[in-house]
Amino acid sequence: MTALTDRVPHAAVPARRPVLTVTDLTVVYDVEEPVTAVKDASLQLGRGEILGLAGESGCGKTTLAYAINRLHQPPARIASGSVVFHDRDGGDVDLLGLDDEPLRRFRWSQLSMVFQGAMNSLNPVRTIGAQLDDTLRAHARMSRAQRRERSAEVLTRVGVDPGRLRSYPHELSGGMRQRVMIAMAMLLEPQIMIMDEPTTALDVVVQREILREIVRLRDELDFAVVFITHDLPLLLEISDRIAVMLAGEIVELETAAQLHRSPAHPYTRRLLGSFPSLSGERGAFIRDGVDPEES
Ligand SMILES: Nc1ncnc2c1ncn2[C@@H]1O[C@H](COP(=O)(O)OP(=O)(O)OP(=O)(O)O)[C@@H](O)[C@H]1O
Repeated sequence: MTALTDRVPHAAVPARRPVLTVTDLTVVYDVEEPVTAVKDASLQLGRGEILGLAGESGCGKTTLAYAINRLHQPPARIASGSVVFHDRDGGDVDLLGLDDEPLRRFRWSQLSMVFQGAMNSLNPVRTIGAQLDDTLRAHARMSRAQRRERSAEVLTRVGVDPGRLRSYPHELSGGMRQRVMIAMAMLLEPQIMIMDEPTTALDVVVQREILREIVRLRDELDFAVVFITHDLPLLLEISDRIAVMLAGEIVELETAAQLHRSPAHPYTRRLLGSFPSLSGERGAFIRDGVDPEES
């Protein structure tokens, strides 16, 4: 038994082999009155698992996600803790100890991120194809033909016509651009994708379509996802387990079904109660591929 399993309820440990272990991670913003945005956060992410991270605005979700991938910027500082990646080949990588170059290689290829509003980070003067190609050239040894083929393949996977490789970002809708960002995150077949409110800026129908796509791709390709949002009903639909954050701490980590059925922490109960849709009978889950509106 690891120290983690001794201290937390049993669903804190994924049902499958772990791909990432975060232990007692504390992140502080060193401003005049320092803010401890993440306090002793511990979680394990299973291979191919969708782990939801819920909590109200300001509870530290984004800070935690950035720190895991060391994308945090000053004044944020990791005060203590560890983040270990368990490679599919069996080796462990201490992410907080990696030098810049191995860290750069690690990002995208093993762990990629999709941010809220990521669609606006596409370069407006370069085609989608050129931007996918840049990432492949920087990280993978492939011929030009192989790169083109891979770019077309990932676009197809996220439901965008590969003919769009020749398009500029402004020629695509918001939903399509966000899909392109998800394609970009999948390009190098990472073992983990962290998605921070990836669909919040989109309308509900497009959001639902993209989420269904993410769940389907996960089923097909078996990458693990940390999915961050304040939208608990949505997390209940797509997640295997859910971690609930309150004021920088993970106060509950349970399977989605268990958390919905009998939330243990008072804050989780309050959070569930604040979504009227959760008090009635839930519609069919996204993962079943059934649209509640149609059923
Ligand atoms: N640059 C900063 N300087 C000081 N404090 C910060 C900074 N960025 C974030 N914080 C504080 O850290 C805490 C956690 O913020 P964070 O953005 O991680 O929360 P969040 O749960 O992701 O919120 P949201 O859902 O609104 O994105 C908040 O109290 C916030 O005020």
